[in-house]
Amino acid sequence: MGADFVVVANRLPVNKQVAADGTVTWTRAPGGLVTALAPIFDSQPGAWVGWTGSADSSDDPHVDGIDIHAVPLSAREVEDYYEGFANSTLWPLYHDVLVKPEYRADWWDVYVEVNRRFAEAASAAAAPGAAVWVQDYQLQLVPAMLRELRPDLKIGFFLHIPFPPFELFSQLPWRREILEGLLGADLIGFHLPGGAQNFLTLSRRLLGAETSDAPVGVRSDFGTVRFGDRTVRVGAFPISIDSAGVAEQAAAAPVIQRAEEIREQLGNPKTLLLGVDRLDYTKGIDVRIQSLERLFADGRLDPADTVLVQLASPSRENVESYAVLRDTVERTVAHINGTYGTVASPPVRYLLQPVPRDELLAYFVAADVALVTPLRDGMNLVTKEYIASHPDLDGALVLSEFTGAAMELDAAYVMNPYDPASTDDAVIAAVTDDDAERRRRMAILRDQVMNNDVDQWARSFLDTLTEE
Ligand SMILES: Nc1ncnc2c1ncn2[C@@H]1O[C@H](COP(=O)(O)OP(=O)(O)O)[C@@H](O)[C@H]1O
Ligand SMILES: O=P(O)(O)OC[C@H]1O[C@H](O[C@H]2O[C@H](CO)[C@@H](O)[C@H](O)[C@H]2O)[C@H](O)[C@@H](O)[C@@H]1O
Repeated sequence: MGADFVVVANRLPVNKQVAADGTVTWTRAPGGLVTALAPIFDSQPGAWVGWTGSADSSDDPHVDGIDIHAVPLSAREVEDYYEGFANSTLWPLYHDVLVKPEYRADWWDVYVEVNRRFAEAASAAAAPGAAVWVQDYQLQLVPAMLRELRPDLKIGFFLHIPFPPFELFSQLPWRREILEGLLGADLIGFHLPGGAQNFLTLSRRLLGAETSDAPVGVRSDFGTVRFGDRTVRVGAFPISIDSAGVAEQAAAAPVIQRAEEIREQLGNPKTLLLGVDRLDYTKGIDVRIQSLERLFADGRLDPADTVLVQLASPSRENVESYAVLRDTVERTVAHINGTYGTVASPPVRYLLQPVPRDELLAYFVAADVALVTPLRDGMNLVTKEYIASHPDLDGALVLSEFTGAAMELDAAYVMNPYDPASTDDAVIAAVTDDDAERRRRMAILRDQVMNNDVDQWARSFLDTLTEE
């Protein structure tokens, strides 16, 4: 039989709980893609193909409303496909080679093998004529592999990270294979028109395909690539959050109360700065901490009445560049606290752990300024979560121009993370501008985030995929 709608993603949207007596229960993971797609799963039988996140696991998760198809990965496959080709080759290459990508044929071979396993699982899960939506850089070969198995399907692909220009992408020894893999889709989505434009240029220059010339718009003016006897559409669909849901959760009395408590626990500082990220070298955590240090040293901020809370969640810990970043961040935090703090009040509070959702929202509510300073980021949802958490228009956002979010959110205090003066000036303006200016900016940001939510993202992509 199979499902009429199938999502294929590296990770399954499930959480595992093991009770004291060993009983295992599975729940839908909150947030992200699964929230975006909930209305679609509620309206038709849907399946999700993905990995549980554990190596060598025979877990077979079940949750309400989604037919889960677990794709097993061995420990060696996790090393070569996930930590290797996905996160030590593609991730740094697609993020401006911030770290040198490693090109290893043995990793590539495993990437091909694992992509084939995902394609086979998707083929088994899909009903005749189903819409299948493949997600992200871990699975770029799946569209073509799946088309070969199931030419009856409508296949969409969405890339959640930046898509690099010709000059960078061409480094990849398997550049043609990746492009051909993606071109198995009927519709290929990027966050930004620039990513779509890069894809068109690459298809033309590396594959000799005929491509459209007109500029790609946001959710409109799609580009085309003529490939074999098919025409593939290429578009820009900036992802968002469940804006109303986040706003409602952030306005709940216990969250507001907890926000007040957090400020009190921090000694009621005049200015509370906040950073929230996976511990990833793309996120510019070091950029903001080094800026804070300069601002203290130059006397532009007073360490006695300024606190930075940096919430970091551990990520890809077996990859060397992530361990190096962790060392740098932790050394800099210790240096600032040692130099500018007192025993009672260190100016930087750093947590390396995922924080429960309500607690995270309380931090968003409590913060005077959010610091979002990536060197490169596909979108950055933290930005949108912070904005949705400030219905009273208090708060200010410092935002790197190298995030996808900056395209839509240019009313933020936009900065260039490669330019220390630009970074420092943006932080100071966000902290010291008068209320009227901060509110003026926040009103524009809120309009954008509240009117463009993740439901619109999913529907605009799927409507484009399934329209005749
Ligand atoms: N320390 C943390 N605790 C809890 N959630 C976190 C933490 N750090 C990040 N998150 C959440 O993870 C998501 C990160 O999404 P995004 O900013 O788009 O970056 P990425 O997907 O690259 O990690 C957001 O929903 C954010 O709230
Ligand atoms: O699965 P992990 O290796 O633990 O990594 C987490 C996710 O990180 C990346 O997120 C991206 O998607 C966000 C939503 O579109 C976007 O805002 C952000 O800029 C991207 O970095 C990755 O693309 C996902 O596949 C990972 O699951």
